[in-house]
Amino acid sequence: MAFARVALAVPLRRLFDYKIQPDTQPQIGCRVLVPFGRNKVVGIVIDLTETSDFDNNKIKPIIEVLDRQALFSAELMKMKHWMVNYYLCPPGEVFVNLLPKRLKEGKPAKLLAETIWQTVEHADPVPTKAKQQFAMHQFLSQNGPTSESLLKQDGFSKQIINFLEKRGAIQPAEIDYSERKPVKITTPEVSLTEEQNIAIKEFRAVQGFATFLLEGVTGSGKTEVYMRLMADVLQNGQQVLILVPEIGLTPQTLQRFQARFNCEIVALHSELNDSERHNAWLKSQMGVARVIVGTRSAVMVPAPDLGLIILDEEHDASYKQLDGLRYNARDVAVKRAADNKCKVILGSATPALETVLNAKQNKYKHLKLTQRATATKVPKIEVLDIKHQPLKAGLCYGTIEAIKHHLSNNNQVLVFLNRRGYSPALICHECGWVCKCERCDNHFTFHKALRQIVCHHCGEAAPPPHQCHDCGSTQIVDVGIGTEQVFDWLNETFPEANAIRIDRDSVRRKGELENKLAAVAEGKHQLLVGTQMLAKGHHFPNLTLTVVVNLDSALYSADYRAAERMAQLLVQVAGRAGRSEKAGQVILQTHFPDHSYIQTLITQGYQKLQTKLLEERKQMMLPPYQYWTIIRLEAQMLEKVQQASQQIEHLFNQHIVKHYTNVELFAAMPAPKEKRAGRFRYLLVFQSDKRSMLNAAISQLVISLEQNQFSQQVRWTVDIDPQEFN
Ligand SMILES: Nc1ncnc2c1ncn2[C@@H]1O[C@H](COP(=O)(O)OP(=O)(O)OP(=O)(O)O)[C@@H](O)[C@H]1O
Ligand SMILES: [Zn+2]
Repeated sequence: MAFARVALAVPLRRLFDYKIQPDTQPQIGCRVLVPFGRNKVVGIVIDLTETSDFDNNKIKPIIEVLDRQALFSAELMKMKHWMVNYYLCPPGEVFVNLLPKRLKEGKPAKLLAETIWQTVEHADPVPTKAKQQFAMHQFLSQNGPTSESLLKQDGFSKQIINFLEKRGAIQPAEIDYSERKPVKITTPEVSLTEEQNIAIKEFRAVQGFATFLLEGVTGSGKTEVYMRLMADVLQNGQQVLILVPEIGLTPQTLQRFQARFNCEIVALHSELNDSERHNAWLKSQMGVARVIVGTRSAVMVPAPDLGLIILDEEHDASYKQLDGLRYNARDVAVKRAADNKCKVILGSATPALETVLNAKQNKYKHLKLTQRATATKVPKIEVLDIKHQPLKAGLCYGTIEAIKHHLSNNNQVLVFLNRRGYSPALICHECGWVCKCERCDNHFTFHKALRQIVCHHCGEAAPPPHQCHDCGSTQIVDVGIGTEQVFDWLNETFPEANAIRIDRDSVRRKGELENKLAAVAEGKHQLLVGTQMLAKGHHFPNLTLTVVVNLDSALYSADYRAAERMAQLLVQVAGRAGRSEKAGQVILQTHFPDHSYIQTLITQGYQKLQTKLLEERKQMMLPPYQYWTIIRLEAQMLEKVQQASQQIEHLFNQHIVKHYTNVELFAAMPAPKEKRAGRFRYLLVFQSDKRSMLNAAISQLVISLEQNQFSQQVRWTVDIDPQEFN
């Protein structure tokens, strides 16, 4: 072979040819070091050819072949090609950018030395009084040698490790990864419910590739189902990949897997440092790790013996990447399972409409858990009409009384509000001037404790104004409610409840969230105020009341997905209440108690609302009945985006649409948030009921756009299957 075609981490939708040096044999899927401009860069060999379309004399040689063996299997290479073609992205995004940093820098694909801890036999017992040390020691004696990195992700700090070592209770261990030990599986404590049994049977009855939607109400024991199915695959000598929306939020999930499966487990997520990620990625790639728990991008981690993919909370918005490579990990997971001829489970209490439609059309097999696994029932949502009611920090009398009641019974209360800060706007009491971020044309949010106003779109922050910018009045007042305000009021009113606030402002430092959640679990706080962060995955046995302060804006949003999102969020937060013996209560405050979405959800449940929303989408010809692609335009000057939008419209109508009659330009318009961070934004929405047609048409369009002269001043991006209408 004379030439290698190489993917490089550059924003160009093409590959680059390099000469292969004599006596070197790069393989497809290997890293190579090549000259690019004045630099040397690391790329991945995509193809080997005898000929090149470029002037052969100008083609430079490969400097060095970095890997003897391919980093990616043939199946994974195939899937990556699919991603490049489907998401119409530069190949480097998929082939190079997803590598751990050290591999991207060309360092050897070898495991780095790491510290592994094990208990010391016959050591003095760790006193139970040293709670955390005791817990970690117990954890280690149950689970066997565990890497320091994983221990930290389980919520044990370096300090605890140091204490235990000083005490002589733990010591470093060595693990020989070349030896593949069979996975030891702890016998489960619970016996399955009938519904769990049926789901498992149906799953096992299918051979080869299949996609399953496991729709189970909150607390129905989906995780238990996952673990039983994982056991099958692990015993069979295969690897399992489990994707979750966030790992930091729920260290207990990781601990549950470790407690059940005694084998090498790795976690892959954004909070790892470079060497931790390097090792976790390589352990998966080498087949050392048998269970890989990860967030979005882990969907593409190499795993030679992959036997099952599980994607938990499949409706979660975090599976879709919103910049750079705009892929949806859920769709990639299904594709990957198909290529790999294995099964994939999408689990959720509130599945996304597109997944539900796939299940209705029998593309996915639908497994259902309609009851909680424990004796408790999913609490009913009570609607409180707050029209004309006096509110204290956004809370009405009925809500406050309920909070009092639950607190006096020594239970925990969760107050949920999807808005950070003290209040979402500052205005002038005299003339109505609104304090706005000029770069975004968006209200500044007032953060009282920080003494700042912050734009939640671009992050711009400033001290709050003393005077109105229009009339000079000093009467600046805040309007609307954020978590900080609710928290302040509750804290003053119920001081003995030791309220805690959990949102992105209050948990900034690493480990802070884990500590706060642990304190809640230990019962140190009776009142929790927070955002999305508190909505999912947590299991607080003493929590009996959930209050949803306000979700009204979702009922009248420009984004057609807002109602679906609202319902999902509501069901998830509601599901936090009454998870143990004690019955739960959920209060939803609203100005629109009779709104048909709310009524359907409350009286007939999420599934009925799903059906209703699906019917609406069908009538209005919206996704998931249509496929969408959005091309977003952005420029410093409004005229530039407008011109570009017209040009693209013209290009599409004149040259492209005739070949793809099923594809239409649905809208070309300013984005609902037209200005962001000083740039004007436009959207072009294309749609079709044929996915492949839409893809082919947009692919044509993208080729033309790449050659277009406006691309210097106007930034454009392609978003296939967008999740946000913005
Ligand atoms: N068959 C069973 N019998 C008794 N308890 C069970 C059973 N299955 C699961 N549980 C328990 O029920 C609780 C909820 O289970 P799990 O966390 O698996 O539910 P889930 O469906 O994943 O919940 P969510 O979606 O709300 O996070 C856990 O404490 C779990 O141990
Ligand atoms: Zn801004």
